[in-house]
Amino acid sequence: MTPDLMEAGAERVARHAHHIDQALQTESGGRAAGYGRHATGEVDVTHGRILYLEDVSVSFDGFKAINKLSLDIAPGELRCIIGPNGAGKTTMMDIITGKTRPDEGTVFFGSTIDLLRHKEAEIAQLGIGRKFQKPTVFEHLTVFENLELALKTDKGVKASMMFRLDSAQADRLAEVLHTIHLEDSVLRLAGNLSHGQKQWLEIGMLLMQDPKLLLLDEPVAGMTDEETARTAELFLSLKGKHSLMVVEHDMSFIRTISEIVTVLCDGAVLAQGTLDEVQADERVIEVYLGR
Ligand SMILES: Nc1ncnc2c1ncn2[C@@H]1O[C@H](COP(=O)(O)OP(=O)(O)OP(=O)(O)O)[C@@H](O)[C@H]1O
Repeated sequence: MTPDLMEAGAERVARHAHHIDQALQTESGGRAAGYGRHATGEVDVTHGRILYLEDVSVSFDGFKAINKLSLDIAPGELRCIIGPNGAGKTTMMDIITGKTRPDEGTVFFGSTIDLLRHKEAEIAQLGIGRKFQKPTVFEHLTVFENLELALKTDKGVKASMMFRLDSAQADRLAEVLHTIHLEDSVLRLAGNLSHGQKQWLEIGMLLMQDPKLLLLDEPVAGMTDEETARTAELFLSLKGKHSLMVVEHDMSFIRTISEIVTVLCDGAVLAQGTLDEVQADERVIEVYLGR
């Protein structure tokens, strides 16, 4: 993106500062709490794990949604999670992000950060970004404004109007725009984007904070085949720089992006391996693939 475009975008942001303020206060549904925060410090991955769960359990009204779940993810890994409805995939992400507290077990980010000691907002700040299935971009703001918003703290109108990207932030924004393939749409309103573009924009908003671990829940649901293919490219480009945990039901998408696939069932790991390995597993066929 050229400096002119960057400036044009910044001016637009200032003009619409009240929209941003409203968005932060009324539309985010608490979502803004996850933005305006930047991963601080390094995560200790000397033991080769960015995420580590051991014997995690949680019950809802006596029903064990997660049942002695253990799994770990390597730094830079792109891990795919599959499993039948009700397997506990969303609940697992809720536990990692601090939305749900497990009854027992261990959840570590790197070797030293005990996630169970942190609140949801702190976990976002530590560098774990989460993308829910439905895109929740700010529709009446431009692509630029949405990305810029991801850098803001929960400031008032005046502070938003005064906000200017510094050069490092401007570089980051340009890099993210390139990564999510929305360079040509920088001044378009998010509400006018396609479903796939909205999903990429939301991923871009997470990337503005340079998360170490990204949790992505059914990212290609509702996408066209072309959008799905571009999303696969996007995830493959993020792998290595970030660690990714992707929950998805779309097997052809999983085939394109996956290395190790973890199959969850009844709140625990049923099988793990390459997609070919888990697809050949009789237990997996019975509970999931053979449906
Ligand atoms: N807050 C809650 N209260 C009661 N039961 C819950 C709660 N959250 C999840 N559950 C139950 O826990 C089980 C696991 O749900 P979860 O949403 O984690 O599964 P999932 O694998 O994400 O399923 P899907 O593929 O349908 O999204 C389900 O039986 C669900 O009904």
